[in-house]
Amino acid sequence: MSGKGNSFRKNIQHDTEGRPSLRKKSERKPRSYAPSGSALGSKLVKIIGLFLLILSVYFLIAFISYLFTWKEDQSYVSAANGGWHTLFKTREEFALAGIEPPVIQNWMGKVGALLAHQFIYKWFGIASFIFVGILFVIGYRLLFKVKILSIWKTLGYSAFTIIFLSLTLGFIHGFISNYPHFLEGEFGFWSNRLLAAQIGVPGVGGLLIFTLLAVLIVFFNFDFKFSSRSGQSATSQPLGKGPANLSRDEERYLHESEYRVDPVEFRLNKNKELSEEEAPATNQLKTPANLNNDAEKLRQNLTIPPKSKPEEVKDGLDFSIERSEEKPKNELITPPLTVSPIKEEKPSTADELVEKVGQYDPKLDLSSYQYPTLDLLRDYGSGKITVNNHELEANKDKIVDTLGNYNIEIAKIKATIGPTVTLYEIIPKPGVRISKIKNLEDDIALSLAALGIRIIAPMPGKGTIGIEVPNSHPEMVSMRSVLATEKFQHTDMDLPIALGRTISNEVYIADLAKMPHLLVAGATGQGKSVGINAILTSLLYKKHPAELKFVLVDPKKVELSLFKKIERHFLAKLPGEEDAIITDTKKVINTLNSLCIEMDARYDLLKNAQVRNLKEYNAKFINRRLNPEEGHRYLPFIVLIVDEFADLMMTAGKEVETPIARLAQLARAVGIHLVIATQRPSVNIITGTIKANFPARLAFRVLSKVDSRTILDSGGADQLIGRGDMLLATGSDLIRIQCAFVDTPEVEEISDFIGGQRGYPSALLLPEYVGEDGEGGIEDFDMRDRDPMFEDAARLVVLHQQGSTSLIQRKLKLGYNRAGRIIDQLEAAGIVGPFEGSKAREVLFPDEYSLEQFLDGLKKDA
Ligand SMILES: Nc1ncnc2c1ncn2[C@@H]1O[C@H](COP(=O)(O)OP(=O)(O)OP(=O)(O)O)[C@@H](O)[C@H]1O
Repeated sequence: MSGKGNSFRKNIQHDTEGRPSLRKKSERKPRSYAPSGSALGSKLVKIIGLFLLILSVYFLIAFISYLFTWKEDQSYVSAANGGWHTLFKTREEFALAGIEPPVIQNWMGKVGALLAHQFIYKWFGIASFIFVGILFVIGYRLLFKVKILSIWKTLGYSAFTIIFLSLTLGFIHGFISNYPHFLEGEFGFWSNRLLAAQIGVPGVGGLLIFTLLAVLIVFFNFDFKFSSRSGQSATSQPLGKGPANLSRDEERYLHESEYRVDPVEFRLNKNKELSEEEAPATNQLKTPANLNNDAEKLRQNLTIPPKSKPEEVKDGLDFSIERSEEKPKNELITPPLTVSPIKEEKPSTADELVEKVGQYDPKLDLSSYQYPTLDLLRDYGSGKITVNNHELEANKDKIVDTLGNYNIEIAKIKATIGPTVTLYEIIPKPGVRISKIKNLEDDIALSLAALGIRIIAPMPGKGTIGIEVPNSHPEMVSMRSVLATEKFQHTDMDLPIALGRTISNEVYIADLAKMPHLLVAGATGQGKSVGINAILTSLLYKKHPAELKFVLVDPKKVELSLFKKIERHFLAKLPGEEDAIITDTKKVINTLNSLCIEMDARYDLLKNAQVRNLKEYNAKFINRRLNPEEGHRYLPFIVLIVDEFADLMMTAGKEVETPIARLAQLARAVGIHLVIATQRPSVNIITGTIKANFPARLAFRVLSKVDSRTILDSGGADQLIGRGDMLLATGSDLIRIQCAFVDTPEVEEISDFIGGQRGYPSALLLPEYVGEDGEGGIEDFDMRDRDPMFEDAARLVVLHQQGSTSLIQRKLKLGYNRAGRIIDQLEAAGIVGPFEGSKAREVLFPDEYSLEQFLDGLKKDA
């Protein structure tokens, strides 16, 4: 079966809210220019097309020749000799008039010379060359039935350009010469004279400039703003402060909907001849330039009868548009209003405190912190989708043909174009078994000669079968284009991660806090590290250092090293560690266990505060309803990122698996989230325990179906095309996303930008953890390295008989981290007992006398 009988239908399937939109068939104006249905008509169209093509070539040569031969042909074509009438004059007549037989130099003879003279000299000057283009475009379209440009657009643009060019050249040339010239033609010359007499020469100049700018505004929405890079303010403003600070590009991204590509629907109708006028127009991609036009057209074409019920819609599209009908005012019955007196409650102590000193501001320590700006990121790709009509139609035909070869008939086919793949959704004719289509995956891939064909049969919740075909020119999705969207800027998610763009070119933003943990897997070189960088970048663009801390584990040692510069802002580490980025397996185990301790401590805090999660806890703390003297503190989110989990599992196995599983099971409510990446998605790495606790999984391309099953519990990841093409499984859903691309230099610039600002004195210190062999714990502590305030703190806790960090913090006016370090040293020295969750530690010295003796002993040792 050939695709000859199939025609496209202009039909934007969904409006911006995803509702199907209506265009009645009857409303479509017949656009066909051939006598429909007649073979003769079709032949005639072809002949006309051929003629126009040849004519365009004739014009071209005649016009070019005119530029060289106009002087020689002047006497022949001039009005004095009769102009066009010279065509019909005989030699005798010329002789009688005393004129020598005309000598024609134009390469296209008498007619060529006369035509060129008419168009170029008499009319529009060299702008007349545009006529050649018009003839060519129309001729080509009629002959080959291939649309180069829309005819009406071509005519419109050309008419304007011809007149404008002729006038402008005439205007300029008017300063040099007082006679018409072939540059502008007589039209350009005399029009200028006429206009100059009315509004003066400066007036004509102004009019021309105005016309040019007006046209730029109408067609290109030109907005006369200078690039944001030249302006200081735009670059130094933090993200998230509203669109006013954004450059033109960024504003463009803000209107994310402009980039969404609506599906293209193909209509399968074997009996109908392919309507050429209709076909290409329907297939137009929704690039930013034509989207507005289309939306406008749609609005004009969408006429909905005021009270139409769904069954009244004649073309059978089964949807209804809900309208909220306002009731006439006089039907409203206004019940009498009784206002109960407002009870005045006495403000609680917390309210009084808030009234007096305001809410607690966790960002106060770094109040001058500037969020990274968008200009640190680069723009890759054009931001436009470049699947052309031929590719779309050819793929459609191949799919239809292949299925046709197996006697599978299709009722409808629709294409949705994404940055890297196009989704063809087909509805088979009744009676076709879905498994039959699924089995043809390889055959369709073969016929399309493309890697990475994925068949989704059936599409969940859609009642169609999806065939994803990679685009021949995939579009790179830059991180900048994703972060600049309104969707990201105004998101109210707790931990928004901008992953990239979906198949319908929509920006996909997930909330890590809700996921609540993410498993990332994919073969080497398929974009995993870029993905992790994208996650980190999104969070860095949205969060203040007070709100978020990262624990970075990088056994490969090089992948996350760029983030070292933000240690004092965003990283957390074990006390006493030099590097915040953990590369050693032993230290990873300590860190994971330390995170477990932090988790337990946070749960205790939550329990004492009688709240259920971190958000409620922090809200209570901000409103000063929790007393810092009781150990309460503002709790930042902690995101643990492990770049190569396989390596850890190989070297430490259960020692790593157990704390990870514990964290994954419990840490969600206390704001600890895990992102774990691996390039070896085998079952001994992604074990059952791990899998069970990571409902959100991100798969880049893997090499086998088995690997795909290990990650996603289904195939699909083996059919991706790499370079950031990924599948995100969130429980039941499987979404194909093109990962946003952020390059290493960009990450470096972001780290420099943040690292260059004032930070905290050190990274956030996680609780101490004593390993089984004591390594890395407080027993390692050397008494000679004790804090200068150690003795004062010891006296304080013994005096109060209360081993609490907040006591030391308050009385000695120290920061939380330092007080925490001192209490650990006191524990190591045997002055206080071990950590007991939210309770204060036990003090092991009953009075100051025994303590002084002990301290003297310490001094002597040192
Ligand atoms: N989202 C993307 N868009 C375009 N190209 C990408 C994208 N992600 C990755 N690539 C390309 O793929 C290359 C490899 O990516 P990346 O380094 O992230 O792979 P990887 O899976 O981390 O590999 P490895 O496991 O060996 O570190 C990049 O250098 C880049 O050229």
